[in-house]
Amino acid sequence: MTKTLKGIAASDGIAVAPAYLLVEPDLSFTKATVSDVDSELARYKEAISVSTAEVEKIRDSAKKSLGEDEAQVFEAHLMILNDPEFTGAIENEIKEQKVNSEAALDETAQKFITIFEGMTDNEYMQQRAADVRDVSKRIMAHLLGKELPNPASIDHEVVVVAHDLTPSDTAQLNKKYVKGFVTDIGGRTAHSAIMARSLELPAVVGTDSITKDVQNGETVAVNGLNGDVIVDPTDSQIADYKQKSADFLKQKAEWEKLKNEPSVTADGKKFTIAANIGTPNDMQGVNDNGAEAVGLYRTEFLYMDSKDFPTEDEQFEAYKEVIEGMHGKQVIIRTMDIGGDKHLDYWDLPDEMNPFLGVRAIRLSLQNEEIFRTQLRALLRASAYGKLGIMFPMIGTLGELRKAKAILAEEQEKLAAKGVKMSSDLEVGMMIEVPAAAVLADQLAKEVDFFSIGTNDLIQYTMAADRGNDNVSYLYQPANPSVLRLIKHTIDAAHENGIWCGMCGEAAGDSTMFPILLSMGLDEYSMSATSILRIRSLMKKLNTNDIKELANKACYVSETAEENEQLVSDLMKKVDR
Ligand SMILES: C=C(OP(=O)(O)O)C(=O)O
Ligand SMILES: [Mg+2]
Repeated sequence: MTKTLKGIAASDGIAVAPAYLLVEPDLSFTKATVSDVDSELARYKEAISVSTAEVEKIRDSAKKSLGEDEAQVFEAHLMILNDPEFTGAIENEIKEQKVNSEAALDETAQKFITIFEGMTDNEYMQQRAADVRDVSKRIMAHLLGKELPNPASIDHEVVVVAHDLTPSDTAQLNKKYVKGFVTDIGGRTAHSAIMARSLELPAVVGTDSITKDVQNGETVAVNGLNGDVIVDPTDSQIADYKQKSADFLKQKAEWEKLKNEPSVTADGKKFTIAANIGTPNDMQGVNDNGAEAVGLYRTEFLYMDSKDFPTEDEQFEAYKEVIEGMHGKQVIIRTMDIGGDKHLDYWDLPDEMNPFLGVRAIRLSLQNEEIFRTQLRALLRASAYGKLGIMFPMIGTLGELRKAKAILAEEQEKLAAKGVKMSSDLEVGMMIEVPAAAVLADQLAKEVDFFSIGTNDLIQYTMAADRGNDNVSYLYQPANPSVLRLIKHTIDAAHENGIWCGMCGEAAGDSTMFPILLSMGLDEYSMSATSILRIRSLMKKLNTNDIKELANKACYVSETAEENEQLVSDLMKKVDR
């Protein structure tokens, strides 16, 4: 039956396709004794053999659609399925304890997982615990007659439906077949949403109930522009979505004409519109959309997509590829921002009550200096290949900034002593995403070459509203005067101290925020590549003389975010007339 859901528009575009539910089935079972051991063993062996065939199929399609590296994990799964130590132990359990296969599997898998996880001095073996968990899940699903989702083996057009998508789930999606996605939870700045924008996939997040409202294979229509999702749409609704999609593509074609144009206002003032990227693979989108710089390279994805810490050389190659790909235009690379909602399977960090207020980003780097130093060396070596800016995330105090800079200077000296080639005009900057840093921006500005405002976090910390929690999304207000005052103070402090100020949070590419930021004199706007041409077109329409008063009004006269949204909407009516 047709049903419309309202979510958060997370990535532009329209898609209509059958749903692919990326939802894990309930794998609970009841332990039982068996009288006919032989037929139980036969049932168990059948589950192993269908699981093996399935993993081989997934591996082959992952190799084709995603590449050798992404397919590696399935080789590890096959090794476990073929390992007599593992499969034999389950058989013995069935024979000796006369228990059903489910119980024998669960018991044995737990034993292996405990052993592997206990090998704290051998990270490689520790990671095998995750593989055993995955493989056991698959065998269990077959024993219980349930189906596990396999995103890497999708081979027809679908809209992926999930409770939430982790960055690694998102990385497994093949753009050729995945036409969009819809989730129960998450906000516009959740990492799954950010990935969707870099993949240029229409996405709606935070619908609350999509996984319950749609069946596998049922048609879903996704409007990533306004957050609407229709389950089982009528023919006329499908026609309407197709029309909307055509209109969107037409608008995109108009914007595309600006690809090689500079970013200038109606009165000829020049600013920089840059792109945010997560991996070197995003460079295609950066160049296709005419970015004038890379304003944020989130290096944590390099760590998240690896099975172990990326080596200095692996990092160097990735950074160099991006720097060279920009042909002399600036690239700002941010040191890793692990922690918060970003985890590494191979780095067992203590659980925290409040991960977003815990050991995250620069805090983690400063507590694990060797890992930090490796990254800095890779960055310094890559700096020789173009125009690099190194940026520290989550700086909250002058002390943290000074410590990070001192470590960087030490590595720079050591490399110089070895005669390693490095850039002579490297810039060192920091993100302003902790309210304390925004308040002290006048002091911090004296010690860096640039600021980049991270509104995704600055808003969540200022408003005390989790950026991914739908229940407090009403408080997540980019245009709230409190947030705007912090932004304005930061920009003014930067300019008073002769440094430039950019923004790499999602607000930089938000059409409502943009006129206010332009009025504040923000120098650089870094956003998902797919937003660049829309913002360039908007910039072209605005005259800085006409919006001189907007910043002050938005910060000091308005009392609410809604008033500011109205101010911009009134302004745009005049501009578009
Ligand atoms: C750009 C930002 O960083 P991230 O989204 O990676 O936390 C931000 O906080 O605005
Ligand atoms: Mg941040």
